[in-house]
Parts: sequence; structure tokens; C-alpha cells
Amino acid sequence: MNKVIIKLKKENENIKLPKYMTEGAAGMDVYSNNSVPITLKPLERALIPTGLYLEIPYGYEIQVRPRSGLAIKHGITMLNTPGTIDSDYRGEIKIILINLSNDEYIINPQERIAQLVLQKVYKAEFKIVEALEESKRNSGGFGHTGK
Ligand SMILES: O=c1ccn([C@H]2C[C@H](O)[C@@H](COP(=O)(O)OP(=O)(O)OP(=O)(O)O)O2)c(=O)[nH]1
Repeated sequence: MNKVIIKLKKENENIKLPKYMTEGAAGMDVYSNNSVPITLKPLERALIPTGLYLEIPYGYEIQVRPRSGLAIKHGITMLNTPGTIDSDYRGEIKIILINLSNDEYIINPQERIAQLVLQKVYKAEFKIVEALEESKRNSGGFGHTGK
């Protein structure tokens, strides 16, 4: 197996590194790094800093996904899930959280707010054609087979 090295810079001492990240599997929890608590009112969203910076090798991306516990217990999820961290991005990873509950939620510093998943990126080219090959489904979709 090829060794993949992800360079990591942290401004958040609380970041806990897993031994390794496996492609497609839950890899690493992300912690909030806000200096003061951030209150999210119902339907409010906020960009939460993490103090985490990555240099992902070309040919890979990292997806940011919400945590199910925050979602079921507090209605807190990511607005843009899955977020994409491009391999050429060198800025701080930030998490867009939204409160979909009817109650206020306070995001404290050093809370686990999301998770990172490593993915391979495939390069595909487009080929312009006049017609697409027929299939059993053809244009059927959006529930055309019933409930
Ligand atoms: O949840 C996210 C999503 C993105 N990013 C960072 C990494 C990513 O590489 C960069 C750009 O993300 P995206 O391509 O989703 O943003 P965009 O809205 O298309 O903006 P841009 O024009 O900067 O590409 O922002 C995050 O920190 N968190």
C-alpha cells in the first residue's frame, strides 16, 4: 500500500491525531477552536474555526461530515455537508454549523463538531456526444417507481 502523508499544522493544542486515516472511513474528529462560546439560535448558522491546517497530497481530498450525536441530540448539523477540503487549500479548516432545532445551542471551545474523511480523487474527462446510451431506467427518477 502506498504511504500517504498529510502535513498538519495546528493552532489548537487539543487536536487528537488518529494513528492513520483510512480512505472512506471515519478518520478524525474536529474540535471547535473559538475563543469564546458561540450561541446559535434556531436556524442560525456560524463559521466555526478549528485551528487545523492541512496539506493534502494531490490526488486526495478530505470531506467534512457532521456528527450524528450532535444532530440527534441537538439538531446541530453542517449546512454544506459534505464540505470539501481541496488538496491545494492551505487555510484554516472551518465548519459551517446550523441549528435546526427549536432551542438555542452554545458551541463551546474545544467541542467535537465534525469529522474528517479522506477520499481519493479520480480524474475524468468529458466526451461530448449527440445521444446517451439507453438504459432500463432512462429518464425515470424522483420516485417514478412509486413510494
Ligand atoms: O466545510 C468547509 C468547506 C470548505 N472549506 C475550505 C477548504 C476548501 O478547499 C475551500 C473552498 O471550499 P469550496 O470549494 O467548497 O468553496 P467555494 O464556495 O466553491 O469557494 P472557492 O471559490 O473559494 O472555491 O474552503 C472549509 O474549510 N470547510
